[in-house]
Amino acid sequence: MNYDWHSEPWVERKACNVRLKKLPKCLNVLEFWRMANKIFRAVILGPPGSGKGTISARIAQSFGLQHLSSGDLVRGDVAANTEAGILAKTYIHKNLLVPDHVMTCLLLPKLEKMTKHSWVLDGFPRTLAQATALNNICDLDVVISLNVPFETLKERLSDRWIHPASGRVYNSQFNPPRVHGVDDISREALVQLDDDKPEALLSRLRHYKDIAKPVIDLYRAKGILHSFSGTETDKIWPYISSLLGSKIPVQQAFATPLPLHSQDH
Ligand SMILES: Nc1nc2c(ncn2[C@@H]2O[C@H](COP(=O)(O)OP(=O)(O)O)[C@@H](O)[C@H]2O)c(=O)[nH]1
Ligand SMILES: Nc1ncnc2c1ncn2[C@@H]1O[C@H](COP(=O)(O)OP(=O)(O)O)[C@@H](O)[C@H]1O
Repeated sequence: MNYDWHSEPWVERKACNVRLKKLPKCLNVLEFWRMANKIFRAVILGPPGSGKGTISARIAQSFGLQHLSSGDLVRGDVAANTEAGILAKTYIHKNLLVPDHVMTCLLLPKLEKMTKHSWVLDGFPRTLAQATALNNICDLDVVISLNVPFETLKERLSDRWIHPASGRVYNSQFNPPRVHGVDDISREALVQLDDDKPEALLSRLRHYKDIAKPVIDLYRAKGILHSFSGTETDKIWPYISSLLGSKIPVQQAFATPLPLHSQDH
């Protein structure tokens, strides 16, 4: 806060030194209180396999934010046979993005119900139309964009295993399950998504580049975009953690830090 106390008529020049020494403390307390109660909203952007889910899970655990994954939410609606889920299913099965109007119908009502929660949203928005729709219902504090080389994405996704019911994600190098092919917690079988198979991957990555650019440009113009590049999540994570720590220090103080290479549940 850059309030000019000198301009206040009740602040005499002489008394000013004394008052100015006290006021910043009082303002710090107010600022602390404001931040403690602030609802924080982050979006994480990046191509498939860039680590959005992995990093969002770390953000959720370290900063107490709710992790919302558009992929998990769509799969949930597909499994529950909702109207939007039935529409979405045909596109997912063809390795296509779900149309904007279906996606916004499915997701925005869920976000609108979360007025009292801080969240990190992973996988949405992917298009400019989705970003505009999101903008109409809330203000974002931070947008994180992940840049990971194509070869790395290919390697990671060919080895991504998912527990569909919970959205937990494994990789046999990076964070393997305790028992091969089995979810650590539920003991149910892990699956590989059709989306991650090499034949689907190349077209998904090409498509991502085309549609992501205007979304990234929009958030850059708003001054809330933070980009991180690298081939290893563990090396990118400290920078993201430090960025968020400077913006949500209170939640961080109460959270348990996640050890490197631990399972991102
Ligand atoms: N080898 C390796 N795998 C990683 C790393 N970070 C994430 N992964 C794995 O890569 C795959 C894609 O990550 P995910 O978070 O699902 O990416 P998303 O598609 O952007 O949400 C998963 O199997 C992760 O376990 C990393 O630094 N190294
Ligand atoms: N924001 C979105 N817009 C359109 N389709 C989406 C969106 N989010 C998820 N989907 C659909 O759900 C599928 C799975 O999404 P997700 O689990 O986020 O996969 P990935 O991050 O590997 O692309 C996508 O391939 C797409 O069909």
